[in-house]
Amino acid sequence: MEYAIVAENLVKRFGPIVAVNGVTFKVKKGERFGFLGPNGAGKTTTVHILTTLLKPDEGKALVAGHDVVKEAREVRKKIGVVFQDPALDTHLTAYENLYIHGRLYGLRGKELKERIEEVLKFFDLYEHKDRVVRFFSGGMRRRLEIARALMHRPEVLFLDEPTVGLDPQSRAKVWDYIRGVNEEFGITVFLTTHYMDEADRLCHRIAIIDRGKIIAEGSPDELKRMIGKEIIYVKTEIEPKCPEDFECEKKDNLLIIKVENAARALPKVMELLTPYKILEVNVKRPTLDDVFLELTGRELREEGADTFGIFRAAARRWM
Ligand SMILES: Nc1ncnc2c1ncn2[C@@H]1O[C@H](COP(=O)(O)OP(=O)(O)OP(=O)(O)O)[C@@H](O)[C@H]1O
Repeated sequence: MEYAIVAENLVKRFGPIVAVNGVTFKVKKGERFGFLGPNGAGKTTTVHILTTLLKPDEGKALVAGHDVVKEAREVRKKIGVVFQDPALDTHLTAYENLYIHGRLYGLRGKELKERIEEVLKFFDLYEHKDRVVRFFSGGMRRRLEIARALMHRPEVLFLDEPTVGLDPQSRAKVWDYIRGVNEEFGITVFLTTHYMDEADRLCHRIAIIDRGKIIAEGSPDELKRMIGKEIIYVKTEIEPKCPEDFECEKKDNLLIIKVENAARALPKVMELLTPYKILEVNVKRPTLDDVFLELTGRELREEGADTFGIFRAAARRWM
């Protein structure tokens, strides 16, 4: 089997709200695939369908080769899931949390002990194994949750907003572990995020989802190339002429030059501007934010995306 996930025309309604509206995509085995979109776009609902927690109203999905509705039990055996809301028992130690999860999946004895040690070591939590989770930082809890989801050696790992509420350093660390899980164990990773930098740095391929529909799909580079050009800004001392043969706009002493490849175009641009004293040069490459803006007319981060993150982080500190 070539694909870890196949989703065909998934639809999910909640009363009048169409949370997922005809979603179709495929995730190859061994891929890190990201669902990028603002809050309320339908990401969590899609994860819930793929992880057998919700039945779609229409459409079909296969995960690890099994139908999520007709073969839900088989699917559950082959997936690991980390949901948005923390699900650790904070009164128990890291070891105890893993132990209970392992037992629920039918592991016991030597095998259970070995698996616990393996994931604790992989996530650098071994020396904290006997500490009560209540005293763990947000980043350590996330790592433990991912570790727990891997106890039964799933083929596909689902992560719903894996770094929401974490500080930048902990986020980068969690990304490293996610990469490691994917590269060292060959586990397919499906993650949702509203952070474009997370999708950009972590995912081989991304589907951008908005209002229940996928509006673009591809590698981060492909998506950025879709909206085209890179921009060179040149500020000169006196008002310059636009260099010939370039797509160029002028705002007083600032030239805004659109090119396919800024690195290659720069020498020529500089040569054509030799009569002028250059004060500043800047290059802007499109980001996934620009892609979202181009496709929807709205900014990805506009919709209070981080407000919930702050609430969640606060909630976590109180636990
Ligand atoms: N159980 C439910 N009942 C009613 N409406 C729901 C339910 N679950 C989700 N929705 C609605 O469906 C839409 C999609 O929600 P979903 O949680 O899938 O989005 P999301 O992209 O994951 O955003 P978030 O990151 O905030 O969870 C939203 O309008 C949401 O309010």
